[in-house]
Amino acid sequence: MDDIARERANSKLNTVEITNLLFGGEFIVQRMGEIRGMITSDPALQMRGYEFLDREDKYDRSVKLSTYLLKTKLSELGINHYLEKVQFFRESLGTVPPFDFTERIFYNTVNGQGTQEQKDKWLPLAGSGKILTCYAQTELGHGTFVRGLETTATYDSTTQEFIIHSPTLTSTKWWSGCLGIAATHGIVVARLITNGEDKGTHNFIVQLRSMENHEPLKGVIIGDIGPKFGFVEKDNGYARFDHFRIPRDNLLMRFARVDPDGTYTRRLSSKLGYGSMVQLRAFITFNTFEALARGTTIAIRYSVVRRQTQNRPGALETQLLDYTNQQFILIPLLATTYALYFVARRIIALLGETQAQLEQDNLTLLPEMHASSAGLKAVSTTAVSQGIEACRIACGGHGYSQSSGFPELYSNISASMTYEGDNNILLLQTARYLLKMVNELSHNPNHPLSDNVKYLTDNNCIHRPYSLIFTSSQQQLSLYRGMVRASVHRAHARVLDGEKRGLDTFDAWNQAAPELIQCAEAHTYYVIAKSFIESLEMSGVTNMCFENQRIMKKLSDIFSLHYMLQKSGVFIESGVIHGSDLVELREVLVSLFAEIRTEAVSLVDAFNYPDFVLRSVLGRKDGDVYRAMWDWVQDNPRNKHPDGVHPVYHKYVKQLLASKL
Ligand SMILES: CCCCCCCCCC/C=C\CCCCC/C=C/C(=O)SCCNC(=O)CCNC(=O)[C@H](O)C(C)(C)COP(=O)(O)OP(=O)(O)OC[C@H]1O[C@@H](n2cnc3c(N)ncnc32)[C@H](O)[C@@H]1OP(=O)(O)O
Ligand SMILES: Cc1cc2nc3c(=O)[nH]c(=O)nc-3n(C[C@H](O)[C@H](O)[C@H](O)COP(=O)(O)OP(=O)(O)OC[C@H]3O[C@@H](n4cnc5c(N)ncnc54)[C@H](O)[C@@H]3O)c2cc1C
Repeated sequence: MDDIARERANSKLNTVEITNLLFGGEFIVQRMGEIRGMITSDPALQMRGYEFLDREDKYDRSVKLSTYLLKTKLSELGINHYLEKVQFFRESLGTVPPFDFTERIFYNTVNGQGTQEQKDKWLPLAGSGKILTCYAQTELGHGTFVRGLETTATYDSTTQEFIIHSPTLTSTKWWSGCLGIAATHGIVVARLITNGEDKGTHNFIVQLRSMENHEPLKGVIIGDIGPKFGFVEKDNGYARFDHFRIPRDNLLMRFARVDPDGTYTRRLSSKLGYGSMVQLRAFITFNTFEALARGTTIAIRYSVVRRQTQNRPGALETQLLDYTNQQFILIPLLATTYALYFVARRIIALLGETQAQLEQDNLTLLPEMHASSAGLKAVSTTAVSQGIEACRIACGGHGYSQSSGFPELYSNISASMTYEGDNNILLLQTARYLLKMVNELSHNPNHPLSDNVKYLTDNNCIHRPYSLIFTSSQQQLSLYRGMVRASVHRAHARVLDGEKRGLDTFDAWNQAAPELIQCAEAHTYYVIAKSFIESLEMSGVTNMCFENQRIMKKLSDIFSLHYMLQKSGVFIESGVIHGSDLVELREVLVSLFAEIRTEAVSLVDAFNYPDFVLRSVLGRKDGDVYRAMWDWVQDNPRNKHPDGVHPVYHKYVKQLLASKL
């Protein structure tokens, strides 16, 4: 039996049960399998040789296939449900789609910010691909500081139009995906000016290109911003507007409207205009689960197939995953993947509740939703970007080849630390919320608190437990509560201290940024650890077999304890553990790793990625990695010159070699 088959044979887990839990049940998993069958049986959708294409050829391929899917394939195969379309698109293209289809930012913005009339008009067009869309908020000069955007939308009551204009170079829209080449329409975020008053940024639907010949409309200058760190083929673009007119009712008017005479009214909060960012941040957390699931699948499968160094005479070389150093890297990442799954479900559920409240004009959950989605987006994208790079390094030299799948996985996920809000900025938003709660409590000790910040008034968690049991979930939560509570108070004290020293509000806040970011990160790790522990009690988990439940608990322990070890300084500084506890903490982790070691392959198998989706020679399900590497390099055009001589020889090298010294 080969190594990977033996791993599976030795596993006691019921992998199918875990897959069903992760993807929403047996029926959905079966349907996912059917869709995968549809993709693999279509010769037009094969990815072979993809890595050797250049930027233009990759873009051509993705547009060609997307058009084919939208026009022919989806209806032919009866794929109508949005999530099925997303799966079909993502897995058949094998790369990020060329149209704003799976991100759906335009669609979600209209859905969240538009009136019923606007939704009726635009959603069917955007949802069917009859118009191609983008979301143009960021400008050359401003991304983070949304209130500083410069593009103007000035209302002209004589024609009942808005005039969209880019008054400066820095007001040029920049970065928007699909804007460079494909989009016919976009959400353009611009300052609304009516009756001479600037009402701040609002969302407008702007047609960018002709529906007849796709030329940019007069008054719109569009282009592609060029190759990037990742998202190689994607047409992230720029746009400038020269007094470009759009109808009045292209302002999304659910929360802010301009009447024909120019009268402006706003409902509820100006922050509702930021709704699409909040929504996407929640979904990005789910996306990080998927990305790390891919990374750990590749690295763990490879680590049981790859043997390196004969450590005992006559014995086989050791499997990489039997090295404790390899376990210290990969097993916490495996635990993190599961942790992110559970917390992503929660934040998406909270999003649903917030949206349902909003339907009743109730904004109670909005601050918590904003703070939690910002923190989770930041923590998850940073953890996963660093985690995927760690997986790549754990695969040695072969991890660096495009054939491993890591370069594309890493370069794309690393962008998520920036898009939808730079991660430091988002953590500062979470910190702002936490400090606001501390201030509220100082005025009113009975101020209502959401479950995730109740630690602020919990006096039971502030000392080290007399008898410390690291594997007790309740103790883990208590240690986290004490640590986060102390971190939040430290950050708060630092801001107050600045103010006492005479600093103005900005300087007092700015000099406290390291503490603020630290407490927001700590709070978010607590939220993730808590959600993992609480999820162990939910029916999806408690219905699983004993062994699955036992291993889920171990993964939850690893997630909580590994962060505790990494950030032991903060836990010690907060007084909830002592430096002398670290020996035991490390020992507990090592023994937990040993337990997960034997189930690691099953735990990544449960993510259910077939080879054609994973696109990694190292992560192959059958473990036949060296054969796959050999086959992959045979597709390299550089190896396809019949005489084995590359044209550069005839162009340059021949003369060099012929020249005398
Ligand atoms: C089922 C469907 C599955 C589909 C799968 C989808 C998977 C998705 C995976 C995607 C994968 C690949 C695709 C890649 C696509 C990339 C697309 C990228 C798009 C973009 O990047 S769009 C541009 C995004 N830009 C930003 O995020 C900018 C960041 N800046 C800001 O958010 C804000 O300006 C700010 C928050 C930093 C500051 O705003 P400001 O107005 O100055 O506010 P403050 O003064 O700081 O605070 C004032 C109060 O307002 C509260 N606040 C702030 N923001 C919000 C908010 N969004 N909501 C609610 N409340 C908010 C803040 O808390 C303050 O409140 P307080 O006064 O303290 O009470
Ligand atoms: C792949 C990709 C796709 C994108 N897609 C889109 C899209 O479709 N539509 C769109 O509109 N935008 C898009 N963007 C833009 C993206 O949203 C912005 O780049 C992002 O919001 C960060 O803004 P910025 O680039 O202005 O960074 P900056 O704000 O210039 O940040 C640079 C650095 O300064 C720090 N900094 C900035 N302000 C502060 C502050 N107030 N306090 C403390 N530190 C600060 C940040 O932490 C960061 O480290 C995309 C970006 C990428 C990379």
